[in-house]
Amino acid sequence: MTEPNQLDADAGLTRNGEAGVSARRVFDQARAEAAVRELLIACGEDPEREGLRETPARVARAYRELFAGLYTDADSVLAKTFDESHEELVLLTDIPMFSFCEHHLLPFHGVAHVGYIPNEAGRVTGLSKLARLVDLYSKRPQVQERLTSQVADALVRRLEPRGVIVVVEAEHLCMGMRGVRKPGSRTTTSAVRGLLRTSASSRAEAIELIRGRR
Ligand SMILES: Nc1nc2c(ncn2[C@@H]2O[C@H](COP(=O)(O)OP(=O)(O)OP(=O)(O)O)[C@@H](O)[C@H]2O)c(=O)[nH]1
Ligand SMILES: [Zn+2]
Repeated sequence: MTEPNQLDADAGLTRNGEAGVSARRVFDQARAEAAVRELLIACGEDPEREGLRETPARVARAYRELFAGLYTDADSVLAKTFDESHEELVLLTDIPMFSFCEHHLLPFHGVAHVGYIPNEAGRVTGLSKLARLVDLYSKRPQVQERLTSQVADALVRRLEPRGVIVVVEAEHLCMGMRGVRKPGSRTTTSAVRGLLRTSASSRAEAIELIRGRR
């Protein structure tokens, strides 16, 4: 069993190298409101006009919710595990996912598929925890590749499974609404660990189940 995620008070890093995530981090509502107000002014808007008067407070509250994953320790989601003597694939598909690209703070959204093969003891976790894990890592400023591997690595740490596969399919609004303007283009990322990486037949089974899910 790996050690639980320990927080490094000085560096704000978790022991497993998860950058910038600290359970001590708190959301500063007043600061967020002031920043939104400044942004409106910088854009040439009048934050005192009626329609915008409550906007800084609303936006700050929205960000608090949208970045909720910054304030939770990932391993706590998987704190509860149980032995079910199930040694074959467990796969949760089409988990809705909403995140923010850290480059433009614009949403990217789509679905995640998360699967693992439990270890010899059959250690599993509640199915909802797989979706909670996706939520936790997506509700942060992110890049899709990191989101995908963070979910996989959290499962490796806490369940010590024989294999893990995480696939994320998402559309990035920073590529649709602006910039290169390619709405509808989708990015697929995968993170595969253990047996699902080394065994072609195990991986093929998982991918077939992910592909043929509809
Ligand atoms: N690899 C990766 N890139 C991303 C992700 N989200 C956004 N990006 C990209 O991050 C890049 C940032 O590029 P920059 O050149 O610094 O920013 P920019 O001038 O706004 O780039 P454009 O979007 O091309 O206009 C863009 O190519 C985005 O498409 C992600 O999750 N993963
Ligand atoms: Zn972006």
